[in-house]
Amino acid sequence: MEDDPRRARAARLARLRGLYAIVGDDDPAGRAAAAVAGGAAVVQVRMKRAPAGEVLAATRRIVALAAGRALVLVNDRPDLALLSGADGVHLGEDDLPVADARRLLGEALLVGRTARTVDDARAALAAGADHVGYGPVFPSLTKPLDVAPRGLEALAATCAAVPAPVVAISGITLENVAAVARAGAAAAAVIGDLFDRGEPRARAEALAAAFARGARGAVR
Ligand SMILES: Cc1ncc(COP(=O)(O)OP(=O)(O)O)c(N)n1
Ligand SMILES: Cc1nc(C(=O)O)sc1CCOP(=O)(O)O
Ligand SMILES: [Mg+2]
Repeated sequence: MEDDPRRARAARLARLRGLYAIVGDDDPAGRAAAAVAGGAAVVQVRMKRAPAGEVLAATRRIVALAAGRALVLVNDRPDLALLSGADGVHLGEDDLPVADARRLLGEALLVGRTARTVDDARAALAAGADHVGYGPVFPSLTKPLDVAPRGLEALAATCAAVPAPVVAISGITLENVAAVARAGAAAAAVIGDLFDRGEPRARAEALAAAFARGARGAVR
C-alpha cells in the first residue's frame, strides 16, 4: 500500500499532463503500447463491448507496459481500476457516483469525472474527484453526442474557473491540439486523430509535441 496516499495522488496528478490516449476494444494493448512509445502521458482503457474479465486482463497488460511511463485510467469501472493496479478511473453520468468510487479506490488513486459545464466540474470536485474531463470541445467523429460542442473559449473559461486539472476531449486533432493547450487544458484526450491518421506512434509524437508547444504559449 502506498505510504502516504494523498502524496501518491498528488504525484499522479502532476503526471496528468499532455497527450491522453483513449484505447477501446480494438487491440487495446497494441494501441496503448504505440501511444506510450510516442509520448502519451496517460492511457485510458475504454472497452465498451468486451466482458469484464477481458477488460481486466487487457488493463493489466497495459498497466505493465505503461509502468513508469504513463498513467493508466479505466473508463466506467472503479472495480477494474482497483483490481488491475491502474492509477484510477474515469466516470460519466451513467457510471457510479464519484463519492462511491472514491470510497472504493481510496485516496491514492485518481478519480476523473466528465463535466459539460463549470458547475458540473465544481460538483465533481466537491464529491471527491481530483480532475475532470471537459467536453465536447469540438464535434467528435468517434462518439455521437447529444450536447453541442463547447469550443475553445468555453474550454479556456472552464480551465480558468476550475481549481483542478482539466482534460479536454472530443474532436481534438493535430491542427487544434496546441490551441487546446493554450486554453489551459492539462491534457488532451484523443481517439480518432491518434489511431485513425497513420502510424499511431508517430502521430502520438506529433500530438504530444504540438501540445507541449501550445502549453509553452509558443506559436506553432
Ligand atoms: C477524459 C475523458 N473525459 C470524458 C470522457 C467521457 O466519459 P463518459 O462520460 O463516461 O462517457 P464514455 O466515455 O463512457 O462513453 C472520457 N471517457 N474521458
Ligand atoms: C469518449 C468520448 N467522450 C466524449 C464526451 O464528450 O463525453 S467525446 C469522446 C470521443 C473522443 O474521441 P475523438 O478524439 O475521436 O473525438
Ligand atoms: Mg463512462
